[in-house]
Amino acid sequence: MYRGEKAKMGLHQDRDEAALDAPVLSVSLGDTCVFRVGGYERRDKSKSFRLSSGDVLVLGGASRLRFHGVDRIIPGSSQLVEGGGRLNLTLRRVRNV
Ligand SMILES: O=C(O)CCC(=O)C(=O)O
Ligand SMILES: [Fe+2]
Repeated sequence: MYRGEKAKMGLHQDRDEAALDAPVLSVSLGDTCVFRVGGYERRDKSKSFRLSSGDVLVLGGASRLRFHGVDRIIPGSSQLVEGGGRLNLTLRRVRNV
C-alpha cells in the first residue's frame, strides 16, 4: 500500500526468489504511480512511465532482473481506494516446485 506524496520504492532488483526463470507480475490498483525501469546495473540509464489502476507489469524473460522502482504516486488520480492510495499486488514464484 502506497499512500501520500512521499510514498515510493527505491530502485532494486527482484532476485531473492529461487525461481529467477519465472516472471514477476505487478498489478496496480488505485492511484497512478510513476514507475521506473532501468538496466541490469543500478547506474544504467532508466526510463519512467505511469502505471494506472488495472495495469499489469511483467518483469520476465530478458527483463526479469532489470532494476525497477516507484518514483512517486499521483494522489487523487483514482477513487478506487477509500482515502486514496495505491495498492500493488506482486505475484512471484519464490520456490522451485
Ligand atoms: O509497487 C510496484 O509496482 C513494484 C513493487 C516491487 O517492485 C516489489 O515488490 O518488488
Ligand atoms: Fe521489485
